[in-house]
Amino acid sequence: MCAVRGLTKTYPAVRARRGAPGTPQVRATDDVRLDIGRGEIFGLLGPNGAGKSTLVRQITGLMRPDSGGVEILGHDIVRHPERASRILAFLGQESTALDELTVSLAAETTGRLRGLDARTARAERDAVLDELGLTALAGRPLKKLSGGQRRLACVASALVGERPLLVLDEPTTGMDPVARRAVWAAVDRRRAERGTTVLLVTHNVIEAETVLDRVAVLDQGRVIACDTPTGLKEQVAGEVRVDLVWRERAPLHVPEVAALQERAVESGRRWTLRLAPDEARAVVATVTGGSAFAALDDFTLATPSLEDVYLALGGAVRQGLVKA
Ligand SMILES: Nc1ncnc2c1ncn2[C@@H]1O[C@H](COP(=O)(O)OP(=O)(O)OP(=O)(O)O)[C@@H](O)[C@H]1O
Repeated sequence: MCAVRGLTKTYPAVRARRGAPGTPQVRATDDVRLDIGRGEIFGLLGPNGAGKSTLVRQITGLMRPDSGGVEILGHDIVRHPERASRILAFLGQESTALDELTVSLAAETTGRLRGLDARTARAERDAVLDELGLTALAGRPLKKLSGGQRRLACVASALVGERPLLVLDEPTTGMDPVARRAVWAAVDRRRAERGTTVLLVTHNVIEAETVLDRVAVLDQGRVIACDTPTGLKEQVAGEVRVDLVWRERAPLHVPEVAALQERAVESGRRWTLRLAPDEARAVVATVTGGSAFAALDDFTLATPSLEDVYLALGGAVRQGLVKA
């Protein structure tokens, strides 16, 4: 369905001018290879600046790569970027082009631009607004909506006028749980009923874990892992995640606690540790007995989530354990 071959893009350095600092050159995507199958919900996951948006802009024909190729349904998108709009619907991070329109007109206009006749565009508009719970807001201009509502209206527009590939860059940013569910249900329905393929950029690993068939983890422009969420989790299988929440601060006077500090990821009063099961048992015994217990507010033990994999891979890259 979509084959990405060796996509590479370097943003050139900008020389410092009077008053404005220069920027070094950045290799935003570095020899990226992906194969996305028809009907797959495929995720791109990675930290800020990993190169996700640059990659989707190249895949959607909006940016020319320095080298490499993109083939979607047999079309060479690097050579013929104008063909992309007929094969795919792209929801970018910005909505400025639609901001002046009402929710209803934004959806209808997108349908018309995608070649629907007026009647079909109106029918699809009504169906999508209803599906996403936007009917009550249909007459409001996008610029007068809340951030989450505006994002939902942009998703609605992206869904009008069927395309075999949907490319969604952080579609649920700012949305409440009801809106998020409506989006995922709509995406899933298109895949189930029409075999739509979805390429999804996200930061939200928990969400990713529930909706994605496969995920590529990007770091510094490179794909450092690509597998099903379950497959990725097997990379940290055999480990247990231990979360310790201290009442005020960690009781570092307890030697066993002090010894744990360097392995813990600290976030406020919370320590998160990934440990072998017998180590985890020993930690629980330490913190639930003796003087450490008085300092403990809460603790949880859990099997690894995709978030743990993500953190483990990110950490490995920084320590040079995975070739970045
Ligand atoms: N127009 C540009 N000129 C120069 N450098 C850029 C430009 N756009 C992005 N970059 C740099 O390229 C790298 C990749 O950026 P990109 O926006 O693709 O990352 P991202 O993974 O989408 O990040 P985020 O999750 O924050 O949206 C970053 O280091 C960024 O600073």
